[in-house]
Amino acid sequence: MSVKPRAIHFGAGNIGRGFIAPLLRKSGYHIVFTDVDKGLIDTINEERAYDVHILDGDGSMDGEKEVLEVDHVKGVLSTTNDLIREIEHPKLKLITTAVGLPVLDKIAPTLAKGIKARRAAGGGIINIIACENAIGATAQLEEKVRAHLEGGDAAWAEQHVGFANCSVDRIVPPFSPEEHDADSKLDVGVEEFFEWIVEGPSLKGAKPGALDVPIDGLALTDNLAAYNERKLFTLNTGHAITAYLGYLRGFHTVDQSIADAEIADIVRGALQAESGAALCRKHKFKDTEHEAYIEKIITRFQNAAVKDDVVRVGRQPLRKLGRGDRLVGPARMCVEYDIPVRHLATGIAAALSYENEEDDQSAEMRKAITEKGLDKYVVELTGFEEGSDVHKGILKSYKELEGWKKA
Ligand SMILES: NC(=O)c1ccc[n+]([C@@H]2O[C@H](COP(=O)([O-])OP(=O)(O)OC[C@H]3O[C@@H](n4cnc5c(N)ncnc54)[C@H](O)[C@@H]3O)[C@@H](O)[C@H]2O)c1
Ligand SMILES: O=P(O)(O)OC[C@@H](O)[C@@H](O)[C@H](O)[C@H](O)CO
Repeated sequence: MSVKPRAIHFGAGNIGRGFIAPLLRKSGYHIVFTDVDKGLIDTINEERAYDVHILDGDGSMDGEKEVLEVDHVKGVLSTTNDLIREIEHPKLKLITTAVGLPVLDKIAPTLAKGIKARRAAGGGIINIIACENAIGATAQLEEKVRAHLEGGDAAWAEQHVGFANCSVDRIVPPFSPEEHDADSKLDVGVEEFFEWIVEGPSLKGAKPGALDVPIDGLALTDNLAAYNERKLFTLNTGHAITAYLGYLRGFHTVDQSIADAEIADIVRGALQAESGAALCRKHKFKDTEHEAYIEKIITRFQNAAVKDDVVRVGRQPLRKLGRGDRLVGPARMCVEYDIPVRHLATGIAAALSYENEEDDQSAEMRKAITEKGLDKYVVELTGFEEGSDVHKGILKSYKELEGWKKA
């Protein structure tokens, strides 16, 4: 008898449609997208399939190497009881999310309601994996879900719901169907590269530490912390620095920004001698392998077919300036190992210089700098003491970058 497993994916956006769903579909899962966007859900239910365009610039089709179909998809609005019925479904095996870190708060009560309903319906084991750019995103979601469960429901969830952290890596920019002569507005453009690494020991199922229906392209590890930090403090660190410096120079895309020799030098400096050195010390990555990992990432930034907007990559600067996130996180790790952080300080200063009225966090940050003063605000955000080398480095770079704005 065929298994026909089902998966629910929260967030039918770029990474959901362009990365998670194609891998799940290829491995035989039926995908139920859930989203707050009614228009998007209606379109999914009308079309039931879409194409993923692999943008790697060396193919015959205008920057496209290949087009892959994702079929048998459906959608349910995340605000309706249809979603709870989907969570109850006996064939449901997996729930994934890619909604943005701050949205985990909003979906947690719904997940808890779904878990209670699943228990009441006599349902079996499911696993939940939050595919967000953060260290321990699923653990954060688990805590929020558990806050809505008590008594027998909490005990049932303990036995039947696996919460596994992951590291998720594929550049999926906003896609223009018109530019690519695409059939559907559900179509999505992605780079060819992908990496999805999941914390095996947290998964529940017939075989402990594995998914009952394995996903082709998903790697399991019992050392997720190392891969999570490697990805966030390399790819996302470099991406953010490239985007913020590029924005200051007036570039629109990541490939344009990284083509600027001065920006590329700062990014390499931050990734090689700083975050890279700290990551190799902490996680014992081999220097040569880590060097190759960095160079591959720079090549990915150079992919002109992806046309990734610096405004997307720079979105929500205050989240990106969080103490455990891609800029301050590696700088703090460097300080622990006595590694100087000149280039990371420039990256932090570039994020602080980000001035985009359409980004609420940029506006909030600009207001805070004016009201509190940069010195104090840097201490508040980063935790680096006033007058420390890093603090001084950030202030010095911030002043220097004012020249970039005028240029
Ligand atoms: N795009 C990438 O290159 C990439 C790569 C790796 C990881 N990520 C991470 O994936 C997450 C999503 O990023 P994205 O680029 O796909 O964003 P996106 O904006 O394209 O997609 C997010 C989707 O979530 C939906 N959503 C918002 N609130 C919701 C709610 N309460 N319930 C259900 N759906 C809701 C939105 O309507 C949207 O469709 C982020 O955490 C991001 O850091 C993105
Ligand atoms: O999604 P964010 O806002 O955390 O970060 C923006 C980009 O750096 C990010 O989406 C990358 O494209 C992605 O992490 C690649 O794997």
